[in-house]
Amino acid sequence: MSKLPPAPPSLDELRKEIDSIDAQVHALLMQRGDIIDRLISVKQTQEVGSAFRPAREADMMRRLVQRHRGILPIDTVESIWRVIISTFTYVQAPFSVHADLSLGESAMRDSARFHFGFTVPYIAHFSAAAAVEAVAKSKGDLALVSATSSRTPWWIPLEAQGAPKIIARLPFIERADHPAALPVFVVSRVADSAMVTEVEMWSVRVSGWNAETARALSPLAEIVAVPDTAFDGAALLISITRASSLDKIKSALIEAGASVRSTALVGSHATRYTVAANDAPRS
Ligand SMILES: O=C(O)C(=O)C[C@]1(C(=O)O)C=C[C@@H](O)C=C1
Repeated sequence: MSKLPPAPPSLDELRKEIDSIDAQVHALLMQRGDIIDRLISVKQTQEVGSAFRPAREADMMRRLVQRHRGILPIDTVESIWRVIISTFTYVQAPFSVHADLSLGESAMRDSARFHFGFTVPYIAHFSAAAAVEAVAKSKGDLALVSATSSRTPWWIPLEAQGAPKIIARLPFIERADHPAALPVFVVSRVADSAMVTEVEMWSVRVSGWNAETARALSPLAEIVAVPDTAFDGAALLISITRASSLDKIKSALIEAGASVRSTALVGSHATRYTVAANDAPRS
């Protein structure tokens, strides 16, 4: 005698399952909050002012993407975790995000809200220098500044000892259809032990900067250049990955006819991590 196939679950039953999962997710988030409460005393955030740990966050975001499966879009998973982590950072030590809007408002605002949520206060500035200056005066605030172009060499104040530094590049997970794709540097003052040093950020001042020197350097490193008419030169912000080195960059500059007037380390961030537009990790 053949058995009838089991009846599909009713809408009511499925909703009960969803309610049970929602209650578990909520309970787990509250439990996460209790752990953060205990973590505060272990971490001694007060000394440096900021609870933000870029190395830890870059690693968490990569693992999140690698383990993700199913129909929930990666954008949603990433933005949920950004809000969870940022809000728990804020709960440990309140901070504000200072955004430079000089190159356009909406993409920068999207990046700030996507990566730091709505609980963290958002403060608009009309120059990168003003955003960085606000961070320098604060204890643990962050500045968001374009990572690909600039009208002014806002990174020069970061050369000083004790000044804030570039600590991250956003988005942590890059992909063609990222909803907050604007390339952004995060500037803040964090404990040395919290920094990721995979990509070093160097401030390099040169004389003899022209289209030819720019071309000679472009295959070696990512550069933001601001011409400096007084010296027929430029202030450069150079990203140096493990595959290259400051010495290689300096040699290339000299070979192309420029001279290096000064160099200073102004921060570092995690290696850029790219996945295919539709979810699958690529590395
Ligand atoms: O691991 C830490 O140090 C934390 O403070 C926890 C946490 C998180 O919520 O997971 C929050 C802030 C840090 O930037 C990294 C991670």
